[in-house]
Amino acid sequence: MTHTARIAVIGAGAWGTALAMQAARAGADVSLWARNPATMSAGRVMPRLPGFALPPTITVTSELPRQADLILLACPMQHLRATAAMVPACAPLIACCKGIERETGLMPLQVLTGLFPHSVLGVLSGPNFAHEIAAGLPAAAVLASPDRAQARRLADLLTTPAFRLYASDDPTGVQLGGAAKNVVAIAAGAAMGAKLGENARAALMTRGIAELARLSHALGGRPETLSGLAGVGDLLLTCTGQASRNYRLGLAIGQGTPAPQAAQALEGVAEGMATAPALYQLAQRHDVSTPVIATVTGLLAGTIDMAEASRRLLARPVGHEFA
Ligand SMILES: NC(=O)c1ccc[n+]([C@@H]2O[C@H](COP(=O)([O-])OP(=O)(O)OC[C@H]3O[C@@H](n4cnc5c(N)ncnc54)[C@H](O)[C@@H]3O)[C@@H](O)[C@H]2O)c1
Ligand SMILES: O=P(O)(O)OC[C@H](O)CO
Repeated sequence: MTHTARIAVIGAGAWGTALAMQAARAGADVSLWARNPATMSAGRVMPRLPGFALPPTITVTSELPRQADLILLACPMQHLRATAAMVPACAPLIACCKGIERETGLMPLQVLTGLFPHSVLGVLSGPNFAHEIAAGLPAAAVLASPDRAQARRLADLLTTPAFRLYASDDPTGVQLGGAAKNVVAIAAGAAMGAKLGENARAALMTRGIAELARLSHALGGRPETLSGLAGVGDLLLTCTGQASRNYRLGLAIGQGTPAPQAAQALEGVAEGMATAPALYQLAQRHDVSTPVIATVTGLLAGTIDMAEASRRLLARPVGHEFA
């Protein structure tokens, strides 16, 4: 008899809820930990996923898992440390958030490694809007862990024909891709909001990828990861998909709304807001030039406006493309 995998999802935001639905589709026994489980019951529309009812196969709970085969941490990046610290080390843990911890400059796996030095750990990332995963539409993502065989084994627990979860042993490249794409999406949205044109957006996306490549190289990520789902794949989706909260944040800033008000008006978290300054500091520590990330950091902090942002980027010397 084959064992039914027990998957615990921690965090009932849009992504945690969608991942719980995907895990149930993959045949797992799924529990979804919510900070406020009273708002979620079978058949009822889910708070962070309007238009979707909670399937009866998912158990919503306020009890943290004591036994599981896999734990998916799907809270926002800035709450990963506090959320993970509550979870018993009873199973492999996968961080499903995208970003850099503001106070420490650490990536999700580094945060988890500090808390769970003896556990199997990984990250999940890729071009995935939660509402599309919830609807069962075709998509692909990457599960990365330092151990390639573990990555494949854990990815198999969530894979279905419509959700193709590739394995990777380059968590650094995967995490930098997920963090940087949100910052570049703010730049892309701002360019569109300020009516700078599609050419400007394409240029920002491409130069954003160049920044990501330099940073990843400095931190030991592999170049091919950046051309994969968690790199270019997610950057394309987030810089062009109107559903992206980071893109919409940038759009509002480009239209003249100050960043704090624009962020407050959003439904849900825009990870680029806290990650931009953290990524910029990380780049500075490694002596990596990241003008797009620096400009977004200035826009978000309110130290420059859209006109100055545009002026600064356009005033940069034009050298060799891959210098
Ligand atoms: N929504 C998506 O399409 C999507 C897709 C892939 C990855 N992600 C990533 O998943 C992560 C979570 O995003 P989301 O879209 O599910 O969030 P969300 O915007 O839907 O909701 C935010 C969640 O954070 C929780 N929260 C608020 N304060 C908290 C605290 N102090 N401690 C712990 N949790 C707290 C809220 O209860 C809520 O569940 C982010 O890193 C995001 O980049 C999101
Ligand atoms: O809505 P965003 O900008 O947080 O993007 C959601 C996902 O990360 C897209 O892959």
